[in-house]
Amino acid sequence: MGERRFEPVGPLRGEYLPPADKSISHRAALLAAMADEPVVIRNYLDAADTRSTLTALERLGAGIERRGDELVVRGVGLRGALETTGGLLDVGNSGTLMRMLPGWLAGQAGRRWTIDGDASIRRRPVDRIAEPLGRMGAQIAAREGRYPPFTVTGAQLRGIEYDLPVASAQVKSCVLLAGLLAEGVTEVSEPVPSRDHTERLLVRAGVPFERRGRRLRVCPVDALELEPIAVPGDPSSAAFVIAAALLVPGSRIVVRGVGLNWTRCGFLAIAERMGAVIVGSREPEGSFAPEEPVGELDVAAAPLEGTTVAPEEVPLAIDELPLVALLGAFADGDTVVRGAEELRIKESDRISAVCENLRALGAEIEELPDGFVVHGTGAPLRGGVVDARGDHRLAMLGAIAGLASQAGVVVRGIDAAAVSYPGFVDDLARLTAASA
Ligand SMILES: O=C(O)C1=C[C@@H](OP(=O)(O)O)[C@@H](O)[C@H](O)C1
Ligand SMILES: C=C(OP(=O)(O)O)C(=O)O
Repeated sequence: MGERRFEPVGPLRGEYLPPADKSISHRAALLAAMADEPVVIRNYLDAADTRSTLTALERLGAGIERRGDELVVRGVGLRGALETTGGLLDVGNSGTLMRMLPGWLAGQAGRRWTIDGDASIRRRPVDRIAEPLGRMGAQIAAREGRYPPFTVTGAQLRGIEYDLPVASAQVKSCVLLAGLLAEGVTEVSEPVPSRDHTERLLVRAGVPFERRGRRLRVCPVDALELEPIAVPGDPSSAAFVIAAALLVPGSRIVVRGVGLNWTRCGFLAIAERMGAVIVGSREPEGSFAPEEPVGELDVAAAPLEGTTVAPEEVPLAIDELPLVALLGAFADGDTVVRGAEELRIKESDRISAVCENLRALGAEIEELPDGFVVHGTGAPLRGGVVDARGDHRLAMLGAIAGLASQAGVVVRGIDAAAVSYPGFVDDLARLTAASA
């Protein structure tokens, strides 16, 4: 477990190109593996989670070839071509892979796989996918009825109408993928919108798909057809560097090639409400176009004020909520996040981990069952030690806290950043080098 110290620095300056989007990379590879013809993916994220996806797809018979910054995926087709029945599929640390892949496997009648992952994944529930997939006709048998390892036994599925009990893009995607192989129509309703990358890619793949408000409808198809997919920069990874630019006085960075899908822009809206000035046009709320919007953001440091995050903003900023707590600790006044109990079942319990770690750095923060309240003083945090608990987002949170702190932060377990953002430490070093 690597330990690294992040010292207070001078301003962040220059152009910044975030790493490729993790959510879109997983989906692009998965849908490509389900296609009959080879699919080219440009700018596929090279990180631990998205490598787990490629390894799992190779085990299922897909061919993966790297050509410079392109990946060519030779798929096995939607049904019947998965010859590796009985195999163990290792999802590593990736909740997205663990919950999306069974949507496909569930439709492979008479075949069975076991899915497992690392210690963190073994604490993350799969009953949320077992329930709808079971109703569609597949069998999911999980440890204690809820946790990995679990087996997926495929069947001839039937379409269902499913009201998602939580706003989860992973569960939504799983049911939609299963719908491609089901008899009849599959309908999924979400309580509030969550990231919609799967839906956009399904449209691009020629799937009969309809979206009416929060109700999504998919019909079965014989084959998926995909033109080359270009993966945009990841707004969630970029959010860490944007937070550093907002907190370190005098900073000004231009973020290029970043995904600006409105279902991923919640953090930007929350930060702006706190006083951040972020220039760059984003996709209007409610938009739905097959192509993922990509653009540029100009970010400068600013004094911040506390804010209250609305419940419907939570899924649109779910992986950035730890950063909202950090901004709140530097802001003037209270920052409140409620309705975010999902954070407790991420790579770590991100509510208690964020509260304990930020408190250790000098923040005044109260833990709530479904969120937190930060009492900001408008002054920088003192500093200290952050324990990443094997969670990439916590490792990066600690690093950003260190750059903006008075006395620096030691991050225990900084290596975890490689799950989504292997170049994180180097990018920070480059952006701060000009002022060092
Ligand atoms: O679909 C996705 O790519 C993701 C959905 C979110 O999880 P939930 O679906 O559990 O909310 C998010 O936290 C995760 O990092 C990626
Ligand atoms: C929760 C995350 O990912 P996953 O659910 O795929 O492990 C994340 O990237 O913050």
